Amino acid sequence: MIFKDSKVAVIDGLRTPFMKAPTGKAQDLKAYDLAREAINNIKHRYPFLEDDCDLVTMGSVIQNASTSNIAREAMIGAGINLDTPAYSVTMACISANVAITNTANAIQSGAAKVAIAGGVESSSDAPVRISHKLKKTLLQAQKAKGLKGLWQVFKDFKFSSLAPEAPAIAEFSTGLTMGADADQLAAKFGISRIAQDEFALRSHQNAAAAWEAGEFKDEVCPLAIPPKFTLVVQDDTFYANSSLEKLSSLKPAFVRPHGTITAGNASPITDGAAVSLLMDLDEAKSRKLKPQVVIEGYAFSGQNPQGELLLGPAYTMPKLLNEAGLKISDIDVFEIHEAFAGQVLANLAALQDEKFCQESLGLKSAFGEIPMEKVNTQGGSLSLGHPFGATGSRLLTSATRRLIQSKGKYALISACAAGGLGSSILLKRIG
Ligand SMILES: CC(=O)SCCNC(=O)CCNC(=O)[C@H](O)C(C)(C)COP(=O)(O)OP(=O)(O)OC[C@H]1O[C@@H](n2cnc3c(N)ncnc32)[C@H](O)[C@@H]1OP(=O)(O)O
Repeated sequence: MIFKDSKVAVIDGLRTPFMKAPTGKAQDLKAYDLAREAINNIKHRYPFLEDDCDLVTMGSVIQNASTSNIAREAMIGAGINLDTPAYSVTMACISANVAITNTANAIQSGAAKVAIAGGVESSSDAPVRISHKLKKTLLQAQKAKGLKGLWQVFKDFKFSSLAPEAPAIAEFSTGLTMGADADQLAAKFGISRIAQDEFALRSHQNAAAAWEAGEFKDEVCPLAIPPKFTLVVQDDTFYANSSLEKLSSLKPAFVRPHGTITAGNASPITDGAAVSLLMDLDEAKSRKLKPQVVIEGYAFSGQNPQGELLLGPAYTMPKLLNEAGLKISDIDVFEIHEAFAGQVLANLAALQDEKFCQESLGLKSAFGEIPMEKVNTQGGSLSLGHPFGATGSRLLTSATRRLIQSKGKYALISACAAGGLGSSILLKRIG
């Protein structure tokens, strides 16, 4: 979908620090706290949002049952006027992407002029479920009559059913973890362990350098964590002193003993929230906000989770660029979600693979090589972390900043997601 004369201005974006989960700094916070803080910060930066916000949308993957519409609860908590509608979306790791594109549609169609779109994830607050057997037994016990009835319910109950079901990052339809799937994908496209470790090292070095250079000073807002209101000011997900030696010493995390994906070349489990402020272009100008970037269009895809689970970028980048009439060389900035180093490299390899491009994308020849010097130059999900529902908003903020800095014309954001889903969003600099 390419907007004709896009009116969707990307005004700003910010996020909480991204923090390792589930036993990290944010372990006592809920997704609600993180989302509220992100919205609160953007409201402080643009005080008119308190009364003049037409829509709030948030993506999230792991939901806390008491805040299933987290966008609404978080905006109420942040003091946005109660007459602002708010809804939450889930589309696995591209949940914020769909919050952003839905909001872009609302602005382009005139349904909204000023909107907050973003996402949040707290893996620390992941629901731990009781076993199905225990749940069934408890429900039957409620209906049991007398001691005899209770005995009938509990007589075959096994103590092993008391064990909770640990949450797993696994694909429902295949049963494979994301890591195991990415391992297979990397093998399929011949991505070596050393190539993955080198890419991971690059991500950590880029993130450390970007933090050092102050790139995130406007983007990452300090977070005060109760009870002592300990201030977290930086992501704790990146290794400034990583090395190939250390990375190559790490054992396979998912496929043992011969897998290539390790803790070092996988994105860490992360808590965090991010929001983007989107606005109608004329509205932004009338508020003297000097918009510099618009959302030009977007594409989503769905592939077979069996074998093509994490190939979303390979499907959506050509789809979107072809629709926009653009080539790889027209893009100045690429922000590609780094679920795993092997997954990013497999997607880039797929785009250079003539057979894949012909058979799977219906192209005449290979789509082409994406120049690495334009990809994730200020870090990516491997190093900055990946709070599933929030990453899309971080990608938008990074891509917007890098596009303005580079004085280029176009930026392309792309991400894969569980379910065999993919997303790409095209940005254009107008300022
Ligand atoms: C579409 C999508 O996005 S799909 C992706 C969805 N996300 C996922 O599936 C999450 C994938 N990641 C994970 O599951 C986890 O991060 C894992 C299992 C890979 C690793 O978890 P953990 O074992 O807890 O990792 P942990 O952070 O403790 O690191 C293990 C070791 O590696 C080291 N390490 C990790 N990364 C690096 C690095 N970049 N440089 C140097 N050392 C590193 C750590 O210091 C630690 O070393 P130690 O044992 O000597 O202390």
